[in-house]
Formats: sequence, structure tokens, C-alpha cells
Amino acid sequence: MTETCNEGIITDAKKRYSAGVLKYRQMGYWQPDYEIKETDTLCLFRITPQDGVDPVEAAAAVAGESSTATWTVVWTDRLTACDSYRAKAYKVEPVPGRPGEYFAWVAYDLILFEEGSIANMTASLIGNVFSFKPLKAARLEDIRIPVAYVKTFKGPPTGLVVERERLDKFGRPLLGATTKPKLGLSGRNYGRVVYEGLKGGLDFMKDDENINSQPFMHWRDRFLYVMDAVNKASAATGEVKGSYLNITAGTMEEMYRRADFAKELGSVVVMVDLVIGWTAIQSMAEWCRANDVIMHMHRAGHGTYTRQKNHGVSFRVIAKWLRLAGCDHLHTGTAVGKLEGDPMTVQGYYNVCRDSYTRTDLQRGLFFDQDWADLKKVMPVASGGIHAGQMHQLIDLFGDDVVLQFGGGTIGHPQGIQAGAVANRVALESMVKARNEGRNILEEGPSILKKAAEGCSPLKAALDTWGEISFNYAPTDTSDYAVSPTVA
Ligand SMILES: O=C(COP(=O)(O)O)[C@H](O)[C@H](O)COP(=O)(O)O
Ligand SMILES: [Mg+2]
Repeated sequence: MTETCNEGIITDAKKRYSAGVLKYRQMGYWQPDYEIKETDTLCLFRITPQDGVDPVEAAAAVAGESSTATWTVVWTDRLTACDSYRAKAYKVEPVPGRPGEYFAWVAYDLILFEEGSIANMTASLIGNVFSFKPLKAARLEDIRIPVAYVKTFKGPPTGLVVERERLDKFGRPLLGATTKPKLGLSGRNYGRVVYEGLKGGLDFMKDDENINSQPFMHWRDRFLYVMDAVNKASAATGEVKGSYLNITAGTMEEMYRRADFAKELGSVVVMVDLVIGWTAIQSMAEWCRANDVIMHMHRAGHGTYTRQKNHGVSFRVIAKWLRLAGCDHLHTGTAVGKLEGDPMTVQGYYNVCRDSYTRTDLQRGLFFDQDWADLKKVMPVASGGIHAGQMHQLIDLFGDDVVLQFGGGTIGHPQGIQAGAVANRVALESMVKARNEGRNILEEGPSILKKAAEGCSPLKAALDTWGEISFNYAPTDTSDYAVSPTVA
């Protein structure tokens, strides 16, 4: 598929710039012999051209519409350094095992993006091009962001190393729980749930994505009761505790108001939902940086555009943008829980959050090397339908630098919320100890848990209630190179 010459480009200026419509490849958006620069942003798109549309022309169109082009020749190109500003599609390959789909690699010059602005970068890369008629579908699969551009972002306000220092917690995953029911509790009842969870042994409790300031619980009531619970649980256990106060609101002014109040009450953490948008995320990261507060990011809404293989934006790209934009915690999936997530693909997201340098790893969906240029690391959050009986799988999949969050798997415990938290903490500590002793936790996990449960009735009850619960459905978003990688 890849061609070795610039076939198609019209170089004669008179012909190139006479008014009319040319093919994108004739305009210079297809350059198979293009030499990638270290300062280029590289994108891998998965495109499904309409029947009869040449994949190379479709790739050139993607490069054109996501950079400088419009549908017709414009003489004003000649007032610019258009040869370098034009994005270049430089390689097209059929996707293995997916007839009609092609991978198209496109390079973008550094000058095309404003420094430190995900809003600006995304307005180019996913601006018009996903609605383009010659394509049935398009997906941004992966991105390589050049160090020169990475250095224009401040990244996570706290980062996972400093977070551990502030919390004084090392050598094990952190534990959390989402307060349930998501909606409807009064402030006082809500605070009670938070206290029970933290007192039982969790490090964090968490507001859910859709709890903001509804009539049943004004945000100030929630913040007051939650912080009362946090302080009492810290005093009772001698540990630093936190509860992610969701400051998501309808305006920036209101979000700042809520963040200020959270800080005033002594919260170590605030939370926002991905749906607030890139600019709001970058602004809240600035606020968190200035106020020494951890920023928890719930990826609410992402499944609308990340899940389907043929259209949208892969979550690995969203994770890369979020690390640049700045968040300290990021929901990245569980693989074993109730929500979408192929294990290898999910591990790829974790690598994006925690690596200093991410290596190409096709089986985990990573198509490029990514140098993070010492940008701080994001703490991934595994959350969604998990329970103590899966502890060995979770630690085996994700290691120590992760928040394991059991919402229903704490609050639904038959002996109460505090018992649910105890079960999770005991399961976690037994599994970490077994791993540190060199045991194969993936194989021995169930027996390690059973043994630990002999001395812990809450863990026994958790295993009896949920031990057999699993969510075995075929994942939607898997690597196309899971069996034998063919692209270098
Ligand atoms: O409320 C929950 C989980 O509750 P529970 O633990 O009771 O299932 C979170 O919103 C999900 O983690 C979001 O999904 P993701 O983390 O994949 O973004
Ligand atoms: Mg939720």
C-alpha cells in the first residue's frame, strides 16, 4: 500500500494554484517519502473510506482537513509557508482482519499547534475530519507528541510520587470507594457512608460523576458532612484520608467557588468530570497546582467516543492528552470489572499514565514511542464493578501504583460499609504480602484470600457474597495485533 514516490503531487505552480478542485494527494497531503522530524506530532488514524474511495486519497484528505486544507484550491496558501504547514499522510496499511479499514499515519509540524493548549491541538486533529463525507468512519488510534510540545505543558499538578509523600502511603495500591447510591442521599447520610468506608481502612472515598448540587443535597452540605467524616476517620485511624469532592459545575466561576471551599475545609483532593472540557480541565489543574490539592479525573462520557473500534478517539489518546493537560488521578479501567476493557489494551492506558518513556507495544495498542520529558506521572484508577475476590487479578494486572476503587464492592457488604472496607484492606494487604514473599498470586490468589478470610469474618462474608461474580463479555476495543505484530 505504501508508495515510494510523491506520485500525484502537482509541483508546477501555475497548475497547482489555478482555481478549481484537486485531489488532496495532488495538493501535497500524501508524501510517502516524507522524513519524520523529531518535532512532528504523529497521528495514527483508522479510516474506513466510502466504497470506491481510494484509501491513499482518503488518508491525504484526513491530513488536509486536519491541518490547512479546504475542498478547493485557495490561492492564499501562497501567502504562507504552506509546504511545511501542510500535514503529510506518509503511510497507509490495511488493518489486519478488518476488511475496509486502513491505518493512516499523518505527521504535523510543530508550528500548527499553540503551546500548552489541548483545545487548540484537538480542534485540528479531531476538528472537522471525523464528519468528512468520503469516510464512513474514522478513529484516532494513537498519537506521538514531540518532546518540544510536551514541554509546553505543566502536566499533573501533584503527580503520583508527591501524592504518596503527602498521604504517607507506600508499597501498596491505594484503596477507594464510590459512595452509593450515586444520587439521593442527604448530606448527613452521605457523610456517614464516607466515615464508615474510611474508618474501615480505605484511603479515599469518592463522589460519583453525577453528584454535583442537586435539590436533595446542596454541594456545601455535602462538603461539610464529608470533611467532618474525613477528619473523624483520620483521627480514629491515624492515617491521612481523603474524599474526592466533585466540584464539577455549570460555570468556571462556580467550580472555583467549590474548589476554594474544599480547600478551606482542608480537603487534600478535588474531583472533576471529563465532560467539563479541555480548557476547564487545564484551568482546574492550574488551581490545584497553586493550592497543593490532588486532582481526581473521572472519565465520565468517554465511552460515547472511545469504545467502538472503527470510530472516535481511543482512550489511550485521551489519556495522553489528560497527562499533558494535568490531572493526578485518572480512571483507566479494571479489565475484570463491569465496564469495557480488554486487559492488554487497559494495561496500555496504565503505561501512558505511569511511564517515563512509553515504548511501542502493538499488543497493548501503543503504536509509537513516547518520551514524557519528565512530566509528572498520573495515578491510574481501577474502578467499576470490582470486589475483594478479584484482588490477585487486579494487583497482577496493575501493580502498586493504582487506586483500586470498590463502590458497590464496599457499600453492598452484608455486614455493613465498615466491614466492606475492612474486607478490601485485608484482601489487599494479604495479597501484597504474598506477592512480596515471591508467591505466584495469579495462581494462588483464591487460596491466599481464603486463608486470610479465616481470620477476618468481613473478608469471608465478602468472598461468600461476591466471590463468584465476574463480568465475562467480549471486549469491544482490542488490539489488531494481539496475535502477531506485523507493523514496526
Ligand atoms: O461509580 C463508579 C463505579 O462504581 P462501582 O464500584 O460500584 O461499580 C464509577 O463511575 C466507574 O468507575 C466509572 O468507570 P471508569 O472507572 O471505567 O471510568
Ligand atoms: Mg460512577
